[in-house]
Amino acid sequence: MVLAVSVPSAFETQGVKVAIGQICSTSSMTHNLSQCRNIISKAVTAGAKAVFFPEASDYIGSSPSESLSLCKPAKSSPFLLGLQASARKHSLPISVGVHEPSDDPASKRIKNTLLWISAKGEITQRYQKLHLFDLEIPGGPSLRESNTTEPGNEILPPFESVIGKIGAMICFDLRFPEISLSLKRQGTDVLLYPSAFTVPTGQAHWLSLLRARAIECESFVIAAAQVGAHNEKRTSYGHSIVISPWGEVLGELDGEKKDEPEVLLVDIDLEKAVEMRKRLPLLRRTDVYPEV
Ligand SMILES: O=C(O)CNC(=O)[C@H](CS)NC(=O)CCC(=O)C(=O)O
Repeated sequence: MVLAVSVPSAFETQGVKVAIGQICSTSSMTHNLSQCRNIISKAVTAGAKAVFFPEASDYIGSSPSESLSLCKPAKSSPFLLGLQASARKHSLPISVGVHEPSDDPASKRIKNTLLWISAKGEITQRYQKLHLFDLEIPGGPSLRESNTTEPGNEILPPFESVIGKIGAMICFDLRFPEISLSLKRQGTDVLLYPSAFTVPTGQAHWLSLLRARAIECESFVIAAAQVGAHNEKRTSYGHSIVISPWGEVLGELDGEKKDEPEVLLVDIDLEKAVEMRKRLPLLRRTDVYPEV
């Protein structure tokens, strides 16, 4: 698809290089870890200072029961332990979406989380997906995330990184601007939307929603996405993308699953966001409507 952006480019390619990994997770954690390692080595070779992986990078099960049975606590997840070792080895922070068990041992549901692994290999931030995705398309995908997943109950305050303050969200959260606006009010520079979008909703809404969030929050958007057929029943839209605070697409991948997992390299120049917020101040009328 050709994207027409009829604005002068306010954003030069300077700043900190980051890598966005596009993978196709299956129910094999070993296979998924090796896809991530492949991307990490490409990122390291290119000189990237952080790597971003999609939602549910650890696995995508072929049924709700498989999804529940594959779930492991971070401490004993071979997938996460492997990624932490890579982060440590390369001194490279990693953002990754995974599944984690509920805090309630009696619960039949799991958590959908985004973890920030520091350059020392430690999990230093954790966001639990607030909005759960239930979808019914006649003749198309039918998904009930709320059956297997328990929703989080809080917005994670933005945290410092090599590319500025990061605001974490996951996939379907993209449809709720309240959460990104709250993160913006708290000083976020970069909005993360690690995702596994369906093909029909991706075709209809992905790019428009992501550009809207970048523009209205005057923030960078980094959306690492799952791509291709995970199993017989489930296919993801792909189109991993990075968008500037001006709404420009700084880089994007397509929706085709390749033989090798793909990496998108983009320079994030935080100064440009700071400059834009000065030139185009978005002062809210919280005397008229509530602050979020
Ligand atoms: O199932 C897992 O293991 C991981 N979770 C997901 O893939 C989730 C729930 S099914 N997918 C989405 O939220 C897609 C949202 C979407 O496509 C939209 O908002 O249009």
